[in-house]
Amino acid sequence: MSAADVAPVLSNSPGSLAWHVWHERHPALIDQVAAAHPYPPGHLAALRALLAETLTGPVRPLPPDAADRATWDGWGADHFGRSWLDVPFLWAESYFYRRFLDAVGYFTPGPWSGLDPFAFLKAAELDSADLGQDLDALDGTAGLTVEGKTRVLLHGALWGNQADLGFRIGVAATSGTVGPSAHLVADDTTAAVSALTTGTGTVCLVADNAGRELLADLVLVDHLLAAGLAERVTLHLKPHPYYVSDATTTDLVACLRRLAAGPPAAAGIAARLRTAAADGRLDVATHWFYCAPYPYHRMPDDLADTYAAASVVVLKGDLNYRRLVGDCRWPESTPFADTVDYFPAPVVALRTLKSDVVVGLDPADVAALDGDPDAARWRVDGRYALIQVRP
Ligand SMILES: O=P(O)(O)OC[C@H]1O[C@](O)(CO)[C@@H](O)[C@@H]1O
Repeated sequence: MSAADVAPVLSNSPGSLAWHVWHERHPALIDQVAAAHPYPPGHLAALRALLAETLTGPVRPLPPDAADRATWDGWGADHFGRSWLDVPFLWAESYFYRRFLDAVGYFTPGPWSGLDPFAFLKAAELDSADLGQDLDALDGTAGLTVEGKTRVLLHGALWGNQADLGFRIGVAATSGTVGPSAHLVADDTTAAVSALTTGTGTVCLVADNAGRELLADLVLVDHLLAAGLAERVTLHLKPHPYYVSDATTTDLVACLRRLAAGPPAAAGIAARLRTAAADGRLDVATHWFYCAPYPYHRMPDDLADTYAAASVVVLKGDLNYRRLVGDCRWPESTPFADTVDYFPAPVVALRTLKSDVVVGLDPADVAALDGDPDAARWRVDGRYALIQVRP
């Protein structure tokens, strides 16, 4: 069975996560972004019109003068004119963010050009008071073996994915805290550590969110380089703001500044990463496909070639997972390897669960979670996570 044989996730089922995203999360997001900027009436009206369109209107194309109008005309040919809730959720949410940037003049020459509408949320996270304590904890990894440290920092990068600003908008805080040893519904840690410690070639890390998650990713990247576990790391970032908190190059710079501000272990990481960037061992990359509305099955040849040249590709986060396996109603017991057989390199998926798509689970575990009143929203509330590897 391939992703093409399985029904895609749509948004038209009241009570579903996708329904919640359109009816709760996006209205709250638009209110927050509007309140945080001195936008002119036209921007505010465009945001309100976008929201109304997504809830009650048909999907409309980009304005005629948009530079990527022709591209989206092709990508949207099957969807324009239909309800946003009836077209694939993956396509619709991606297009929503493209339209959001249009509404606030991100791509339009003028005073708002290039201003990330979500920057204030990302900055608040980097400024949060408890971040210093998290960075202090880096001292605790100093005495670990290389393998032990790889394990700890891999889990740090995994749970860093819980810190997703878009995910938190319009949702009551999730109850309780989680730790790396709890709530892993699939745990290929050993295979992931082994894939990351070959010591040769390029590790390709496809980042997800800015802020805490990217900080944790950078700590892992530094370790891979400093311990000689990778010759080179390529950090793949989004070409422009997306899904609220997705990391761009601007966010990378902000994270490096935050690390450099200390404590000392963090400042050391920032200094080593700058050196690695300067001598080419840390490379920053992006690709238009990262903001395209499709699963990785449709990745262009040049991106596939980039992945194929890597010793391993680490894909971070929920959206990358949906794109990797296909955003469709897979039976949970579908083997992970079967869903990624097309992927051109060894792949490690690190993801906290924030949407309904999941594969590679033991049916007994699924039944236990479904029957556990404390885990009522285990598929979507970000308290559970998985590490899955296809060597
Ligand atoms: O930042 P992440 O981990 O990719 O999560 C974003 C996820 O949030 C959602 O917007 C809904 O939870 C999904 O559409 C998306 O998969």
